[in-house]
Amino acid sequence: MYIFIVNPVSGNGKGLKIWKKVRKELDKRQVPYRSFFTKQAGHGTELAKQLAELYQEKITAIIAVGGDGTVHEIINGLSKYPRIPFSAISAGSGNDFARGFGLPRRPLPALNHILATSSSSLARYDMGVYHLGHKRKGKGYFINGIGVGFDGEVAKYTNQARYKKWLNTFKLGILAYVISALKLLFKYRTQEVIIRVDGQEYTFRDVWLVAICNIPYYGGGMKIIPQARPNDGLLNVCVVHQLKPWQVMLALGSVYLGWHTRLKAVKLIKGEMIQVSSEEPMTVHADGEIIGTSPILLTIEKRTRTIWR
Ligand SMILES: Nc1ncnc2c1ncn2[C@@H]1O[C@H](COP(=O)(O)OP(=O)(O)OP(=O)(O)O)[C@@H](O)[C@H]1O
Repeated sequence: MYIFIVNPVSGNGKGLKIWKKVRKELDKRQVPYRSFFTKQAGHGTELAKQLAELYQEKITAIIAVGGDGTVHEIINGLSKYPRIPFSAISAGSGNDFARGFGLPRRPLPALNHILATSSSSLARYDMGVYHLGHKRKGKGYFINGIGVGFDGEVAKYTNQARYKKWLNTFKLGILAYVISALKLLFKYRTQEVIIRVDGQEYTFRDVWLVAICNIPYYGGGMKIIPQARPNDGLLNVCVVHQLKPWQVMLALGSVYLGWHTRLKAVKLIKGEMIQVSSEEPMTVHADGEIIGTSPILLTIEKRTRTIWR
């Protein structure tokens, strides 16, 4: 049995519209499935956990119908059930999960792909683990990536912005992140950041952002770490520092092509255990969802999450 967890409000209501199309196709093909709607923020995690406990072996796959936030919540709910296959039908504004895992981004091709996939094409991928705060109490998982600093602020601002909804209506949701970035560019205060990667300490001055990624993309198609692979057992770190706001603005465009990595101001590091700290706490997002502020410790669970792709 396939289980669909639908976020009806993702992509400003795109979730519901896409689900109706998907449901029609499932009924037409007489595919056995059950579907559940998320009722508020955080509900995706609860639903996934309860459904996994209840149905366990009977589940062919749990499929998110939503954006990266919905994927993030479900992945967290399934953290104790890594063998239950997971996939997604994109209905958000960013949809980086589909990009990073090579899934079709249009709903019916994505559904066809899922229904045509046999269990032999199931594969195991790395899961990122985060611990927030000095006491490392706030634990959670991420599948795409973590953003600390400027892009944490951008995610926070975008998730609250009215123009995100408006742009989603015109299928221009990814523009929302660019608009927020431009709005915050001249207000953001950079600071010194200490990053420890597998015991080695690096100090960076005037840091804009630290991205720690499992896949190349974030922020709706920005190729922030082109060489990130979700099954290499490593976390990829990208530090952007010592740039003037106008230089960040120029660099922003090049991130979609991954060309920013050629800049001296961009430092890439790989490792299994990453710590990020600074004097002033920095806003942190995980898969685009705001999870709190730094300091943050990140580790990796190698090839544990089964993805149906
Ligand atoms: N019924 C609901 N009412 C309000 N919010 C909800 C509901 N169900 C889920 N949510 C919240 O909706 C938020 C947005 O979901 P999601 O990220 O999937 O869509 P998006 O923001 O449009 O896409 P993306 O993250 O790809 O930009 C999530 O933070 C989730 O917690």
